[in-house]
Amino acid sequence: MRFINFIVSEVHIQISRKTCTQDINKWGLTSKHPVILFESQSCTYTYLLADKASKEAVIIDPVLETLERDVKLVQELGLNLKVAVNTHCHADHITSTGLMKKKIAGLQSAISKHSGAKADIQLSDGEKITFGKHHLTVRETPGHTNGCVTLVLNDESMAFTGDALLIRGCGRTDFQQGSPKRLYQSVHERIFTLPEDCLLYPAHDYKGQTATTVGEERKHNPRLTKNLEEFVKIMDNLNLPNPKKIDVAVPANLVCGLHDV
Ligand SMILES: N[C@@H](CCC(=O)N[C@@H](CSS)C(=O)NCC(=O)O)C(=O)O
Repeated sequence: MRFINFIVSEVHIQISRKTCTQDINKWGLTSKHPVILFESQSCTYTYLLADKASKEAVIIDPVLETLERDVKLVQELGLNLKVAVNTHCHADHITSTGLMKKKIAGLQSAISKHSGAKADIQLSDGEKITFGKHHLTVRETPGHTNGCVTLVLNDESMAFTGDALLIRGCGRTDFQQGSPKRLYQSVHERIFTLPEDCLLYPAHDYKGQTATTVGEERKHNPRLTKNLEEFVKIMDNLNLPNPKKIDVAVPANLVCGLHDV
């Protein structure tokens, strides 16, 4: 088992991809960091954030395959899950937000108004998603898709970057209105301008890493430390195969995952 240890708000946390729910859940409502959930087929991270006093909560990028696990966890923790947000219209997996709404009364789905997808809340730049005394502020960070957003916690101690910025990487730009130039601008102007020690939580990781910081990525990201011209060349030559589920995932996610499941 591989563990990554780091300190957040004076609490020593151990996170591993295999045991993160068990290890982290006991901290979920008592210290300042998200509950980190992992879906292993698509290597997607789902994040659950809750306000200790009111128990109001927000879930970010939940996946269809892990719907039951996530709903059970919300119920076990006694949370009032208010909003299920997608950081963008995913191409590699189907979101569970549509079906989650059927299982959790009062839950609203949210996605960027530029995504072309249906949801209860069409997010705009600067909009706030409130849970108890906390909120996430929407920062539009297009480039991987037109409708990509980064969600920043009110005190800027953490941000959820979706596929705009991955750990030592970034989202591909070869489909779904992808643009390396826009992505470069988004990351440099809207993510790298956050505080150095702001924790960054991506939507995916393919190497077993869990979180990074603005300072680390500004220094060590092999793509985004390059100049714009070099970055565009790298992105135009990634030659990645299309995600296996792209043909079902994109149409499904345009209706919040409510396709013929
Ligand atoms: N093999 C996976 C898809 C992997 C992939 O393309 N990941 C995307 C994010 S999901 S659209 C990406 O942007 N990757 C960037 C990179 O540098 O790897 C599958 O078949 O689903």
